[in-house]
Amino acid sequence: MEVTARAPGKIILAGEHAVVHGYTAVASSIDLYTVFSIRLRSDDDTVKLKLNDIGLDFSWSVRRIKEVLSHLGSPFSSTPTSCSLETIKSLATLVDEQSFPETKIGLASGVYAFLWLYTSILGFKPATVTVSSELPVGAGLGSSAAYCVSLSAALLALSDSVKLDVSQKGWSMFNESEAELVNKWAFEGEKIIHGKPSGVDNSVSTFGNVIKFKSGVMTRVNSNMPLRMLITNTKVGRDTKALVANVSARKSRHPDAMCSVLNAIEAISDEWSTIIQSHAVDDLYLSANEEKLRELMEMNQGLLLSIGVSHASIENVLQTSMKYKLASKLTGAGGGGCVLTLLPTHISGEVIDKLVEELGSFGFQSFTAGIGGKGVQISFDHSS
Ligand SMILES: Nc1ncnc2c1ncn2[C@@H]1O[C@H](COP(=O)(O)OP(=O)(O)OP(=O)(O)O)[C@@H](O)[C@H]1O
Ligand SMILES: C[C@@](O)(CCO)CC(=O)[O-]
Ligand SMILES: [Mg+2]
Repeated sequence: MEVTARAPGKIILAGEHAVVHGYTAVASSIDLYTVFSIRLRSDDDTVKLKLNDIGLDFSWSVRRIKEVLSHLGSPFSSTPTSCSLETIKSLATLVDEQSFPETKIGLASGVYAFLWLYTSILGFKPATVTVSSELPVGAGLGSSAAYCVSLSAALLALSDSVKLDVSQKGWSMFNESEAELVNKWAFEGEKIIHGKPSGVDNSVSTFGNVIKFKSGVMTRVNSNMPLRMLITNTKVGRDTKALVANVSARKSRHPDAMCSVLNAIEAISDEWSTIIQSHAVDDLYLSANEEKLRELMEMNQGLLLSIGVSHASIENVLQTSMKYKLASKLTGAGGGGCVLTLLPTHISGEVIDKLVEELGSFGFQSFTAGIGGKGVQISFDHSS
């Protein structure tokens, strides 16, 4: 039997970075998924990992994994547990032995997260594991969270911690307490990749839809507004862990100024959630709300620039969309990656096409995605 789990990426509508420091963010899932498939093996004693998006394959014998992790006693745990620094060093040994290419070393933390979640949830069972994603990796659309959520979901589905009806056909959902467990394990994986994640990305990937998130607490937001965003990938590589660490360093250098900026960002997130929950009584009301969101995005972007997470490529997208009287802001950690441009309901397809073409002339790639769909899902295939 093969178990497959898929988890969506996300956009942060308001409040990235501020949320790491206990201020509110508003985020939504998007209909682009990361998919993990796991097939337990009985023919040999290896754990094989195929990372299709980054073109890397790994194979460890269960004996070797046991040997390297032996100082932990048994890593199995029915409750989500953090990976210690000492264990990360041991996991790095397992990865180094497979001669990880120097040019892709930034991606190694995802493999550590894999090994930690795998051995913690499933123990030392041989299997073939494959991951592929519709999300750009490391571009602000929550690829790390979708990776950790879909992996945790597939592993838990094979473990004794969760009792699912394996005879179900097609995609099915976890119940609330199972989804909570998936989310907690995924957060442990995110910690290995991000250093200090707020938990917003794994929560929105697990539960889907639109959420508000503050100090580790998620609130569901009932969005009543048709939201359309153009997502532009600047293709400038960046690393969430480094950007989050830079913001924290700036906060410790300028605590009062940073506190004011983060408070302002929180006010923007709160207003975002109020606006999208309100029911538009007519077109006039809808355009007035869209205009408010446009201004909130402009302000949020200005504040993100002030905390040091914008980038020349992001500013380029802002200037270009401004020519079409459209507002944009970075989404996720910034420093490159993806930028959101709000597409109001009245805008014509022709204008969008022209904007996309102009953005394309800089080497950027723009696309739209469905906003606010389901969270993590699981499916079982008995044919293999
Ligand atoms: N499909 C994938 N295959 C392998 N590794 C992945 C995949 N998706 C994510 N990762 C891991 O996640 C890391 C990227 O995470 P990072 O948090 O920097 O970016 P992001 O999650 O895309 O953006 P943000 O956190 O701003 O939303 C990669 O370096 C890799 O370790
Ligand atoms: C930059 C950040 O706020 C969002 C990344 O999508 C980090 C986090 O919340 O963990
Ligand atoms: Mg991430």
